[in-house]
Amino acid sequence: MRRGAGPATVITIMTDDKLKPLREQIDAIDAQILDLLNRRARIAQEVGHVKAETNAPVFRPEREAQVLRSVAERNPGPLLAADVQTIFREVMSSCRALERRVTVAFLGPQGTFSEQAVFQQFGHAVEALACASIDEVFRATEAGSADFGVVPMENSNEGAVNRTLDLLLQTTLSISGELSIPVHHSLMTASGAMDGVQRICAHSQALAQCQGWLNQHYPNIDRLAVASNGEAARMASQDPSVAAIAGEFAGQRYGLRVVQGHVQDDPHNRTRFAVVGRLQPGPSGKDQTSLILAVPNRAGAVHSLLAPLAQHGVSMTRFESRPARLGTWEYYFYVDIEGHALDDKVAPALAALKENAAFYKLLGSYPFTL
Ligand SMILES: O=C(O)C(=O)C[C@]1(C(=O)O)C=C[C@@H](O)C=C1
Repeated sequence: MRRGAGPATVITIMTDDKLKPLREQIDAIDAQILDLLNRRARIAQEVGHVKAETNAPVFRPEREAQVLRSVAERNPGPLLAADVQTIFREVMSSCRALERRVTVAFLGPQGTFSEQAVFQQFGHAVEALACASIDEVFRATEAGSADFGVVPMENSNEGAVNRTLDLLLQTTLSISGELSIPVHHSLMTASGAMDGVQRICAHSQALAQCQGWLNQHYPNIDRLAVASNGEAARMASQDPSVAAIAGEFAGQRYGLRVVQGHVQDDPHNRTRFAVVGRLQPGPSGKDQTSLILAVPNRAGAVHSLLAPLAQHGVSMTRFESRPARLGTWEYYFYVDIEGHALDDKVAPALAALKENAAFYKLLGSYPFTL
């Protein structure tokens, strides 16, 4: 035994002796993984040269979806399929960045769930561009300052994000992807305690989602709605009288400590995001198509509008209405259907919808990932 070594050190030394051969095996495998990763990366560089010759898009969501589905299906374990997908998403992100690093605009500041959605969809090897509003995300992407934009569409508690729906109606961009992330809120401060806290800050939606918990635990502390949860976290990092409600991702960004995790009233709270861009992905084998429709204001019009879907055996997965406000029609309908616009069943169904509708806008077809 080494002089001065306590029992814990002795255990570590004994364990290390047993671990040595196992760690040598891990080292040997890591060397192989590293070699394979770089072989993969060199091929991605070749793909990049081919794409550059024809000015083809670097990001191919349909191909990435196929790779992720395939590794999950072929995964023999013990690694979890979802964890294997996370690893491969980052591998593809890094390979893609060797071709070109894509810029993705999102509703900032850093640390919001929108930023988390960017990394979930594109991996971390991207340029994430924080924008001040949803309008700004669309503008930056339309103007070409960003290749893609990630915008919130709907929260499972609070419903549709109306500004996004309205901008989808006007934009020249397409939807090229969709994803959903769990929204878990934490109460956080710089110190990890609530002493001296006079205000609890968060985005109004987050305050609403935690209302029951706050009423029960901190009924006497003022609540202040701010531009985003990320902004609340930034404020809390600089002011000990402020506590923030935000995701832990935001807390980590601003060095906050968790006073209490999972303070949202609904444990299943989720937000769905759309990826918008100029790209129109090809079929991936399992896709979804989004469109906006309107019908003349007469009885039975909606029913007959949607009849072609049933006739062609196409399932509708979402149906949302928005008042048209200025137009001649009463409502715009935001409809999602299963399949790609180029699929054999879907193409004739869309043609018939277009024929019947007073207004028709195809927002895009993209891989189904939810
Ligand atoms: O297959 C391609 O088109 C590639 O560029 C390769 C690759 C990958 O790493 O697998 C990278 C980026 C694309 O979005 C899709 C896949």
